Amino acid sequence: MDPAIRVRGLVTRFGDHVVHEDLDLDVRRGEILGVVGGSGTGKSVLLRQITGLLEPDAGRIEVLGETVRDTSPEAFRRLRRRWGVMFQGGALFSALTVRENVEAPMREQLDLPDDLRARLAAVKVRMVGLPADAMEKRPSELSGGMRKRAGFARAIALDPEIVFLDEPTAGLDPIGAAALDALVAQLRDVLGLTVFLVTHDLDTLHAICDRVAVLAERRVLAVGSIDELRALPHPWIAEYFGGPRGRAAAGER
Ligand SMILES: Nc1ncnc2c1ncn2[C@@H]1O[C@H](COP(=O)(O)OP(=O)(O)OP(=O)(O)O)[C@@H](O)[C@H]1O
Repeated sequence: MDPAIRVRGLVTRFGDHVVHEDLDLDVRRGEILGVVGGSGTGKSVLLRQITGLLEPDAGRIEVLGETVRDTSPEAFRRLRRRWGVMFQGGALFSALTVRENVEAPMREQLDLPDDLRARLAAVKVRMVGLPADAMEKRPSELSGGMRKRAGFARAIALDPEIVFLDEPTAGLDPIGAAALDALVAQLRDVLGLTVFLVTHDLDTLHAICDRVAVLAERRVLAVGSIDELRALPHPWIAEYFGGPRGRAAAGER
């Protein structure tokens, strides 16, 4: 079966700064792929390019069999409906309530009567484990973990096939982070999602990722299960997974 996402020969430059050079990546349908790499290796930029927010300098990006950006605006609009994104920090509209935030993509993309839209938003809010009374609250009235859940509810508002999550557990306490990991895994199972997950959280990688892609040296240096990656001799990968935090996350001393 075709991969959900296929990236070939991606090049990204900002002035003289080369971020990606001939980067290739496949994301399989139905998998949770963790994307890791040192700070500034271009993980968030890659996410923005795959979702069509940023144009690469060269290369080809296909999502669900369609070429991103090479299509007509109408075809891109249809394609964009098939994924949802949760940006760092949840990135909710601060002036809107949780319900209005979750309704925002529906307003933009679907022509629905108000009451149906509100009921659909309520379903999404329940699916991410938020209490019903969170619906009419603004982001500033929620805890960090609840804001992430609200961001997740917005990301799944249009019943996407793929969700992109940018550091979903950043800033959460370990219990909140573990609960969010569990939610991602549960929704993947229930909804059959493909998940592209940028993270620095080693616990998340161990808990829910099927495979991990390592960005280094301006490309995807390796992709595989954590055990496969740990067997590689590359210094950054060895330090990342075999260092004290990597070993602790693997349940070793
Ligand atoms: N719009 C932009 N203009 C210029 N440089 C940019 C722009 N966006 C990103 N960069 C640069 O591209 C590089 C990759 O950025 P990116 O945010 O993707 O890194 P990252 O791997 O997500 O890092 P982190 O783990 O710290 O979030 C960085 O050096 C960043 O400064």
